[in-house]
Amino acid sequence: MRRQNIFLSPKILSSESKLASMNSTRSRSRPEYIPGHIPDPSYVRILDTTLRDGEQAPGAAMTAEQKLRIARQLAKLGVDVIDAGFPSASQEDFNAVKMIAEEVGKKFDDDEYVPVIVAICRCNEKDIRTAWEAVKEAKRPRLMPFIATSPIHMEYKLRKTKQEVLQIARHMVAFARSLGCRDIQFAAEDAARSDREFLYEIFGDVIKAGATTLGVGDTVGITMPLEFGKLIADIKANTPGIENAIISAHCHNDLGHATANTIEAARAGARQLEVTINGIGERAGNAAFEEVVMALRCRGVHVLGGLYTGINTKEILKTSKMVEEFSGMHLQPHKAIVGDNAFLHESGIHQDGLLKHRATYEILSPEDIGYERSSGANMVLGKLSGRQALKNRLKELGYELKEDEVESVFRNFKAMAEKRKRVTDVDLKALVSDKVSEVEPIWKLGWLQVTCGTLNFSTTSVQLVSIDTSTHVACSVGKGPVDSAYKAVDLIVKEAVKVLEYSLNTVTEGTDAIATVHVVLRKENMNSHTSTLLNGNIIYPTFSGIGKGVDVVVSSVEAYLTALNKMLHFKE
Ligand SMILES: CC(=O)SCCNC(=O)CCNC(=O)[C@H](O)C(C)(C)COP(=O)(O)OP(=O)(O)OC[C@H]1O[C@@H](n2cnc3c(N)ncnc32)[C@H](O)[C@@H]1OP(=O)(O)O
Ligand SMILES: CC(C)C(=O)C(=O)O
Repeated sequence: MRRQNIFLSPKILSSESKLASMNSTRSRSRPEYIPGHIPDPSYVRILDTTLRDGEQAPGAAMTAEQKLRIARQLAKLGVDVIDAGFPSASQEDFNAVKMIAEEVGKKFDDDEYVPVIVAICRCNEKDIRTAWEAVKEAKRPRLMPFIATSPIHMEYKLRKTKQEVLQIARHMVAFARSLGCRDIQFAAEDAARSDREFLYEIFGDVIKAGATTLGVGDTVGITMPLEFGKLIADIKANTPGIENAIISAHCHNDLGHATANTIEAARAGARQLEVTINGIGERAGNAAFEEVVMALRCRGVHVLGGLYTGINTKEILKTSKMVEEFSGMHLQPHKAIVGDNAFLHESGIHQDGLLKHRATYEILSPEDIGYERSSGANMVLGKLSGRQALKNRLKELGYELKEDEVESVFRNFKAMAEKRKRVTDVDLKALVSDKVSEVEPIWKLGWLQVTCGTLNFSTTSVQLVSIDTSTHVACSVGKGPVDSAYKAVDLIVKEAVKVLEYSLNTVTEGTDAIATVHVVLRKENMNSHTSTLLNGNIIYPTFSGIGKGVDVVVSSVEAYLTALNKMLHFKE
């Protein structure tokens, strides 16, 4: 089956632009794959190294099967080059690269698009042979012999002179070529700290020996964006034979510049960018795939002179989740593009702006990376939210409230949000149905005594004080302290209720932390005429209560009594 290679052009952003115009797309075909040349000068190849440098993140080791699954997904993303691994590292790594080369690298679901599969190797014959054995069955196999070129690496790590390194590089590229490999990426490790003239010389020599791509590594993530861009521009201007090779940028994130350096490299002439999904990689990681690709898409036309990639961005989220799961490298919620909070808005002023026009606070839409969104903006209700967002959510839930009702719900919402991190839809429904917000309690807690332990049951004795000041005592057994306490209360109050939600959060630290308990309940056997029909579903009034204190059982009973009192005041 032939897959149409339609690629989204970069989006134009300006202060007046609307999100809709940002989403406008222009179709472009992926240029034909020629190892040392890209027919369209604006096209930027993406080399994904999640399976190699990404796996170098401490603790991120993946099985061969997991790597194969990720490689399949990388092909769906439309990655140009997959750095599949280091075949000499172990038999498992060899097998993984071979499987990827023979499946993902042979044929995808398209006659034309097949990702290049690359295997990395040190500059010695054994590594190169092993790497070639692993990738040679791919339709587009590539070898990546690398060697460090900086004075510090050559002197202390390799214990070799410049001349020796130069000679090794030249010979090893020629050796790779002699095996039949026509696509060779020579990588200069620690290029960023290397002597410029030496880099021009070694790159010029390996091009002569058959290299088609030159890897420029900011291996220790030390450069500033402008510095790295200048390095790329200098290599482009001074390397003999550079017109026969593509410059590739490989940036680490030690100073948090990896994405910026990579983009700057593209601006300066690099036409292959090396990235990892979620930015995982050795130490502080690598330039993040999703950041680089979305930055090019978002700003490529406007700031970068029309640069574009062949990435199907709608597959980004899925790939990110897969890599997070398989590598065990969990994302911080505020991670750019793929973090859980990347498209969420909590504060009232932002939410109001979004409701009026999404582009006020969204430079990308979540759908661009593969989210499905049914309506409006992604908003979280919390203590910083305002009336507009609250009204909007209530409306989405089917409630049309009058202004004074909104005010009352808003007051209670703020009070609840102060104590809880998030206010959920169930909370909102409870707030709306709490027709009685500040009621005189019909039942108050007198005292409470609980025993619990390892015998699988707990007992509670409770005294409640009625509105008429009479006192009532009951005892009950339950599965745990809260269960026995609620059962004891039920014996006195004598109302059939159903607890819909019980949650307990601590707001301070330590074993004597203040706990906040939130309970939502409804009356059992309620007449259906007291219910509301919402979108065809019967919604019964629900009642909520909050209890707060160092004793979780006492807090639980207080929350329960508050909800019960509201329910008892509610006239059916
Ligand atoms: C910048 C990067 O990210 S490069 C990729 C880094 N990734 C990895 O290292 C992961 C895979 N590595 C491994 O599994 C192991 O290191 C192996 C199997 C490759 C090698 O293991 P060993 O043979 O035990 O060597 P060890 O790792 O201890 O030391 C590396 C050797 O390679 C040499 N070496 C390092 N880089 C190169 C190079 N590019 N070309 C040739 N030799 C090199 C070192 O000088 C050292 O040689 P020495 O033992 O003669 O001093
Ligand atoms: C060897 C190259 C590609 C590398 O991983 C680096 O420089 O960090």
